[in-house]
Amino acid sequence: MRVGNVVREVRGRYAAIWLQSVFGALLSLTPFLFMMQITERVYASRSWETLGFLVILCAVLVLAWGMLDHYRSMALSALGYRIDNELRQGVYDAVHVGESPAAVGAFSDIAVVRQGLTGPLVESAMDASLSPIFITVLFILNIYFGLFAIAYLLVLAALSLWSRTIWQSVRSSAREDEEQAFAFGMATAARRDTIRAMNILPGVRKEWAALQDSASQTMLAGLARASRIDSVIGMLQLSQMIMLIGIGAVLYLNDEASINSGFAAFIVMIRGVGPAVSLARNLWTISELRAAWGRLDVLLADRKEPPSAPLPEMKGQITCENLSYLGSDGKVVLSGVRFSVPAGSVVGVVGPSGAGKSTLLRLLAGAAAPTSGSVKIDGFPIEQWPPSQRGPEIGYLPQSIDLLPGSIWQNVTRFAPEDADLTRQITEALDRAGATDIVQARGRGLGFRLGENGAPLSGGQRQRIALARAFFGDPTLLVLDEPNSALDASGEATLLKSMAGLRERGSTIFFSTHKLGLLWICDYIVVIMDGYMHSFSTRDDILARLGTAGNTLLVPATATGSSA
Ligand SMILES: Nc1ncnc2c1ncn2[C@@H]1O[C@H](COP(=O)(O)OP(=O)(O)OP(=O)(O)O)[C@@H](O)[C@H]1O
Repeated sequence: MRVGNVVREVRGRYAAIWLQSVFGALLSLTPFLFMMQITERVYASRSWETLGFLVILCAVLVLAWGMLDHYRSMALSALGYRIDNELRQGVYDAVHVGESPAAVGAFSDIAVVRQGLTGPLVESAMDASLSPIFITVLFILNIYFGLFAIAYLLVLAALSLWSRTIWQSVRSSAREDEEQAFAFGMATAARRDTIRAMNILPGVRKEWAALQDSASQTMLAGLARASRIDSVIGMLQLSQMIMLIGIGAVLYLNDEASINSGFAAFIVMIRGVGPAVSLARNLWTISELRAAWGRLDVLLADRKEPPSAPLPEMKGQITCENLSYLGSDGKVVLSGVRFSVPAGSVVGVVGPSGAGKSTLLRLLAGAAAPTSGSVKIDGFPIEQWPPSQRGPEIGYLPQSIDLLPGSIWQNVTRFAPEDADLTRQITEALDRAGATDIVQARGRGLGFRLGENGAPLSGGQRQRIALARAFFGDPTLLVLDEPNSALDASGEATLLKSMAGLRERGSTIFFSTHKLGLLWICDYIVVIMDGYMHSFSTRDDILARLGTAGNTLLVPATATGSSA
């Protein structure tokens, strides 16, 4: 749902909150009325009863104002969280479905939109809706009070905008350095073991400090300019009373106004015109709100609704049609990949480091979309499969493992609902991945929580749990990126046995490897070289060709301990 739609849905609430603001603004004049009544009635009549009555009346009015103010704040906060909730899920999905890593910034954009639509800007705008009436009252008191109010408002608005413009430009120049410094600090903190072991700390600290210093210098320079203007604004606010009472005194001395006119004008100004002043001071947030709103709309509009019409049961016949993928730098990562394999095939993907194997596997798993060409499953382009049908039928092991923060149960079951009875599937998946002992060791159990990318498990253990996640639910298509890279000989033997079992059940399996040992199970082999499909043929044909050409691509089976 776009931001505009959310705002349209809640506009009725704004009307109710505005009404509260109007009553609040009227009630906020209580001190003014009290002062006028004391001067006119109590001083003249010297009546204790009138004084008592006025005090009680004003106390009730002030109490009513306090209650209205409280309810309005609560209503605005509730509205803010409603807007937040309406946007959050769509944004979360859009961030995960989209390709741009910068989209993560959308989470802070939601906070900016919430604050912009329900924060001080809106509060002061609502409070200021009666300001024209108060300015008229000032004109009625005396034309000079009215003119002063308008001049004061204009000067303050101009100064505030000026100061904020400086701040904005300084912040945006410092932001890149700040973000880089922050990301660098987070990345080094997460790798502190390596830093400690090799004493890389002095070097990384220097790098981080240079980024941080550059951000601080830019901020300091801007701070000096902006704070001069802020000080002038502060002086003007401080002098407001002096100026109004001074004008009142001049008018009194010229017999043009009563003795209290300056005080009265000051109170009207504070309670009635004050919100307009604070609106003027908050106007700068509009540009932030508009920018965040625009970014969210682009993100949400880019998000295509996933297909929902179910396709026939997946068999696993895979076709790559002229598949190409350009990297974020616009350069070719993979180009012209075309082949077709029947359901139930096991396909090895080999090639030198950086050739494009992982990229091909990402496209086959639907983890990334090709720049051109298509991956078809059973003749249907992969993106035509509804996610709810495709997801359970695909088991993907990325090279980076990518275990998620959560329990082993959640990781293996792919965050299935907690009450689901999945004992049999989990047990099977863990057995196939040779991961049962990992769960049983050290009293861990399935509820054991994993930290960032599977910490504190060892590399081989993480790979096995991630394999169990890939095997979970007997997927029709398995895409395994170097599934044996961190496995010992027994792990590799278990993996081979599991792949053989899954093939017997009809699963299609793609895997990449640098080791010969795993390739004996293949029906076909794809060779990727420098981003292009060098060859695609049956296992025996490719292995014979590699043998003739002198194998430099694969680590011989004896080196891994696997039997050929
Ligand atoms: N999104 C991207 N943007 C820019 N470059 C990319 C992108 N994805 C991959 N590359 C580059 O494309 C090349 C192929 O990467 P890929 O991970 O597919 O290689 P690989 O064959 O799996 O290598 P390895 O055997 O070392 O894992 C690398 O040089 C990589 O840096």
